[in-house]
Amino acid sequence: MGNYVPEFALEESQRLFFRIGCLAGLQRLAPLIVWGSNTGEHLHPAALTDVLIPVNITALESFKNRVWISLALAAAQFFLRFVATIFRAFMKSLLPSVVTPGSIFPATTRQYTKKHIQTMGLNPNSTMTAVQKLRAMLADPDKFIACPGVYDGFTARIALQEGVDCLYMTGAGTTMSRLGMADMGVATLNDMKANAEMIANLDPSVPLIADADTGYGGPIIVGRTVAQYIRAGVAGLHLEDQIVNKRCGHLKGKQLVDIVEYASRIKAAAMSREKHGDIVIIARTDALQGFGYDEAIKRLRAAIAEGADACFLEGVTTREDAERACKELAPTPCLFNNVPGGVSPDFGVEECKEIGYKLAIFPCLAFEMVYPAVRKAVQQLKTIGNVKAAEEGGRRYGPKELFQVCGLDDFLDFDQAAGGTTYAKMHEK
Ligand SMILES: C[C@](O)(C(=O)O)[C@H](CC(=O)O)C(=O)O
Repeated sequence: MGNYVPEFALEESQRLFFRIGCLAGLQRLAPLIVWGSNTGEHLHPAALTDVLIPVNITALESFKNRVWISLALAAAQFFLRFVATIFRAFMKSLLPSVVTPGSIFPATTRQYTKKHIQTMGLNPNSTMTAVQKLRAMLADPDKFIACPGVYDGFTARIALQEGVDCLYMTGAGTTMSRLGMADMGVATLNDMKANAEMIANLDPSVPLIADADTGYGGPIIVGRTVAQYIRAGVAGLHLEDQIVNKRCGHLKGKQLVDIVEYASRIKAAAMSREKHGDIVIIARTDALQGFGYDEAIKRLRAAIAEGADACFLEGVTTREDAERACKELAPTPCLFNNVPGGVSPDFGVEECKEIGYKLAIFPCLAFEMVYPAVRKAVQQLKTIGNVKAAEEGGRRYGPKELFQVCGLDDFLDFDQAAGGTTYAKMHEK
């Protein structure tokens, strides 16, 4: 006689139901009965067939009722678990999986809520890539895309944490921060691509438009630039018609390649896009300064004909020219470049919308703010021997708070979930 049932796991009353159940030929149901009382997970149906236990016949009277009650309880539990699973799946579906696979810590600073996605004018159930999102925003008649200029991981993280729709990687800021040099065509493809790749992959669900200057050479190099930007996860790039010894578009004396060479740059970019995957090509012309409005528009039209998706009339000096260009180039979307202290008026988002622009970049946003703050801090150190708060009210920022901008909490969670113990103490409040 083999009794393989772990009776020690059962209470007296459960043991009774279980024995009766077996004798009544309900072996298959017995686990359910006991499971209904939350202890049956220890049992296996196979074990039940071997049970031979004396029966207390008087208990048989209430047996049927108890069985049905237990079954009803079990069914209710099943049902509740089922509902909970559906609910969990539904809640999860509100957070679209727009993150590119392969990133270890994607979307570390925030997760999209359905509302956020809707304010971006996108389908909340979508699994769009960054470039698809940028295209969707460009195609949405109600959408204006305002892109804060960032130049490194920290400034990008700050903007991401604020929940922006799109980032802009400034070439001027990249050249100054990575090389410590002025925006004079010093940064190479490798410098620009490395910075863009790092920024684009901090949160691959947020599109990044990156400066690609002149494309860094002839058609072959331009094609390579576009391929590398695509592989880096960049959603959009702008290419201009300055000669390779270029300068910031708001400085004097710019020299340009001719329209045929410019058109071939854009063509090379479009051919590379065809081959390597999608990217939004923004055609920039610097012709306004030296050649006038008509030549600039002619160049932008040539670029559209070669496959450009959007136009960027650099160094626009009047609202009239801006309005005219947006109208004449429609339906191709136009970009405004907000450079305070440069040659263009300081159009904000509302004015850009009135003019007819579809998107605006604010390349100087971060470096213009960092500059006086850091200079002041260094001066304080030199004069008073210490650094005072940058903010009114004396607010200081400790390392932990700053690291949290850069994914500290996600790192700790990840480490803990993977069984790491090195950082356990950092979880303590
Ligand atoms: C947009 C730009 O290409 C940049 O590098 O961000 C610059 C901006 C700047 O130098 O401030 C440009 O307009 O040429």
